[in-house]
Amino acid sequence: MDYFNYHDGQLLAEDVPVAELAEQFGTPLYVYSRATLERHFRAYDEPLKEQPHLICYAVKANSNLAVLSVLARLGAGFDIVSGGELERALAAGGDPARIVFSGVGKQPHEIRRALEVGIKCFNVESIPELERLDRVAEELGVRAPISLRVNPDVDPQTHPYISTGLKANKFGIAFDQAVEVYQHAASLNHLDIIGVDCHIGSQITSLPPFLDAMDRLLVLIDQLGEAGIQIHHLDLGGGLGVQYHDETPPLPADYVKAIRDRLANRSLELLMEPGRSIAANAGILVTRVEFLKPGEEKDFAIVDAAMNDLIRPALYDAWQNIIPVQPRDETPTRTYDIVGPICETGDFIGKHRELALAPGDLLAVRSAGAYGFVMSSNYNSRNRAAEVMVAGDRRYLVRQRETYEQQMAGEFPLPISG
Ligand SMILES: Cc1ncc(COP(=O)(O)O)c(C=O)c1O
Ligand SMILES: N[C@@H](CCCC[NH3+])C(=O)O
Repeated sequence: MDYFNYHDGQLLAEDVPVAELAEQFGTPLYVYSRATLERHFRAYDEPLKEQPHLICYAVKANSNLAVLSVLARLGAGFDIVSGGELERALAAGGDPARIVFSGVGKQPHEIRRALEVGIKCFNVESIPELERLDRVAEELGVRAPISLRVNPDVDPQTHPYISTGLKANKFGIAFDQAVEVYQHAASLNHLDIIGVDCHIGSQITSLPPFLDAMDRLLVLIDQLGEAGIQIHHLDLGGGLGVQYHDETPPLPADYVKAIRDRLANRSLELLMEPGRSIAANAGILVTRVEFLKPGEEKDFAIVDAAMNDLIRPALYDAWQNIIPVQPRDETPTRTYDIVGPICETGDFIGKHRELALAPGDLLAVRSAGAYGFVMSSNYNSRNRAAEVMVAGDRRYLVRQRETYEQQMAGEFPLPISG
């Protein structure tokens, strides 16, 4: 459930008319709902009251500082994958002791900074990474808390580009080698083994892959115990899907309940790293129709948002709902491809959409709060969109629209004469 609903013939973000936001801040514009973010975080957090746990929101899904600060205030931890995400989590008031660091290519400077601020855990993905971590910790005279990201080899039945837990993927350590790699980690002098971690993919719409992965990791935790390696936390990663179209993903509460039941007789802290299921439906992308262009085979609505603002349709052929901000009663509907101004045939936001449109109309692309702005670029030298957060009847500009000067800052023209 989210807080973008129609009232008196127009779309509201919580209590604020989206058309007013577009007027005030211009388009394309990302709009986030604070109440939706809070609701989604609590959907994970509250059913776990009796279970030691930490919900580490995956910063990659939406790293806007205001979004992070809303979650930090609720007690969220953060799952980061770069030094940049670490600085953002800290700047937003995140507690370093609640940060876990994932990713296959952590650089020495990123590891150093994470050790200096004292993060909770490094989710390690390879033997060379273990050794790099041990070296950097030694240089700093500290010990690095680690878990190994184990690849449970379950098929999450999602888009191949966002499936991560299969043998064929670049992520994690093979299940069959996990005990051996843990033993190697235990032999290094500057590491503290504290957890086991996995993340099997994203936009997963059924529970069995998650629970199969969890069962495999529980077996591993027992094997490690027998080998004298005590594990204090189990990190199940993120990956729960959302409804973009006609998917029926499980609710976080049902997922969490199934996990809780499996942990009943164990003294393990549970960590989770949800991103999409917290942020996706807490955001929309608002765009204006520039022109309607009848084609020979189909009609196009050319809008002011493009693949540089929202790349998911072009990259994954992803379907996101596109709805009018002020629906028209009298105009007949037609079938449109909703396309941007970028010089690529792949620059579409949606295809074959039945809509009643006129030039100047506003459209809202739903479920754009995750993997939206964060994946935007300056392609075609377009400025990145502004971002606004709504809370009840209040609105906050949380990131200004980029300017051309900002785009060019840090570049220098090359003197080529002579
Ligand atoms: C290690 C890790 N944790 C968490 C996430 C968040 O996933 P999602 O947004 O699907 O919940 C990802 C992205 O897939 C990830 O790679
Ligand atoms: N960016 C992807 C998901 C990748 C998840 C990150 N590991 C998406 O938009 O669906």
